[in-house]
Amino acid sequence: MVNYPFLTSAPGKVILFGEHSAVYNKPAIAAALSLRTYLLVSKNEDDPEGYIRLEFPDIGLSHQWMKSEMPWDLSTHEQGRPPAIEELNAELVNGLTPMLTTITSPLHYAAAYCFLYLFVSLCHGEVEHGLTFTVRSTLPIGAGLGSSASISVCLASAFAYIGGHIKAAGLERDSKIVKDSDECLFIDAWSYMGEKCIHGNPSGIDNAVATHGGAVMFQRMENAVPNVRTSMRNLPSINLLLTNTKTPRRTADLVSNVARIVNDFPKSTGCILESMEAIAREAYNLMLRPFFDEDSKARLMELMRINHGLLVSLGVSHPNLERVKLYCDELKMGETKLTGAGGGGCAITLLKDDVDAETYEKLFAKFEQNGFETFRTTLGGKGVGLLEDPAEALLQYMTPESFVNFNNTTEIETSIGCTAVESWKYW
Ligand SMILES: Nc1ncnc2c1ncn2[C@@H]1O[C@H](COP(=O)(O)OP(=O)(O)O)[C@@H](O)[C@H]1O
Ligand SMILES: C[C@@](O)(CCOP(=O)(O)O)CC(=O)O
Ligand SMILES: [Mg+2]
Repeated sequence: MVNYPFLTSAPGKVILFGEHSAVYNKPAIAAALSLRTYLLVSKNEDDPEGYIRLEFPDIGLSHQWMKSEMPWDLSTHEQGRPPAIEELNAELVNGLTPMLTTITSPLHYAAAYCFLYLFVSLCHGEVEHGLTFTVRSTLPIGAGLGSSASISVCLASAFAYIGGHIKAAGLERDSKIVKDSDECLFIDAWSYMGEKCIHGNPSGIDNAVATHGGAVMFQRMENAVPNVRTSMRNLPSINLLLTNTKTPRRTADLVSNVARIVNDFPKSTGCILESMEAIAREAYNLMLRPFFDEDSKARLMELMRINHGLLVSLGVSHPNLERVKLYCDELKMGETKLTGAGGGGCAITLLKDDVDAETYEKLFAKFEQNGFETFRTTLGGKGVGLLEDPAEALLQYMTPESFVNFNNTTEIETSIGCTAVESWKYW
């Protein structure tokens, strides 16, 4: 029995090594961010027609469909838990197309498509009344920090809960999880389908991190072989600067462009992807050394530089990402690489320990002139969570009327954190 309203939440991620090569079944390393997406599910009062409403103010999307419009008969499962299959269900994809014809912006289309695909697949017959789904994120959208995976995980977990496929989360914030729960595995598998709706061909690393949290080395497998997800506990304390160039781009475009290059130049790009694999494996070994010393850190920095160079060669950098790198290089801050799909979005800089305050000021002044924004965030936090009985203040905060487009994420994070952090539960 689901008690409305409730919230789900999932983190963004930062890929340290191995973006793009992850799509070609190479290992990659990523960690959950403290920046997160929140989904509020509430019943529509006075709604005899049974409308399903979306309020996605981060991307300026407000839309509704009648529940009776949903092509329920096209969702594959008859009874029990619907299995997530390798490919999207083509009949369902076709059946959803007429519901999306009025949505023209690609940003809106991807979000609405992901919503509908997961909703129809997971909530079959379980919704007796109108519902509103409000999403707000403290992550920048389309910036390489996995906002698409975090919204997919929020939606998949909420729908799995409404559809009765998983039970309510029960673990408190600090309890130690020794084994992946069935619920998390189910959410991970279905959020991957959501990522497919948004990206086309995701590796699965982003939704895995958004579901399970923490830090991982991830390797996609094919032909029904389970993906390898090795959790990396006790990450060394590395000082990372996260910089958003605010240059918009879509992961789907970058991933398909890399696919074209890999297809046109199989030999040359094969070597690049293999180098990326070697980098991720060496980085993994370095980060898990019992004593992460100066030498380990120096090597990790060099690996960052090499990894960035290889990504440049695949055509996924951008002049603004190169500017971030140039400013950091000029001031000898450390080593910089793009993170996520690139083409704009964010870069990470692994900072040296001895940089003084004056140098930081110079760097931030340069960034400000270019309109770049830096983030302070922590790595390796919790995965998907559920909040039942949310406090009134939080409900107010989630209403579209109270929406402020965030430039400074601290405000939203604190508001959500201070009202609700005590009662979040995890699967
Ligand atoms: N908070 C959000 N509200 C609505 N849609 C979102 C939100 N976050 C992500 N999305 C969807 O995900 C897309 C961005 O995904 P993507 O291009 O993979 O970038 P990234 O995952 O790096 O942020 C958006 O165009 C939108 O469709
Ligand atoms: C480029 C890629 O490796 C990461 C994409 O991440 P993001 O959507 O840019 O946050 C694609 C993937 O692994 O699915
Ligand atoms: Mg994405």
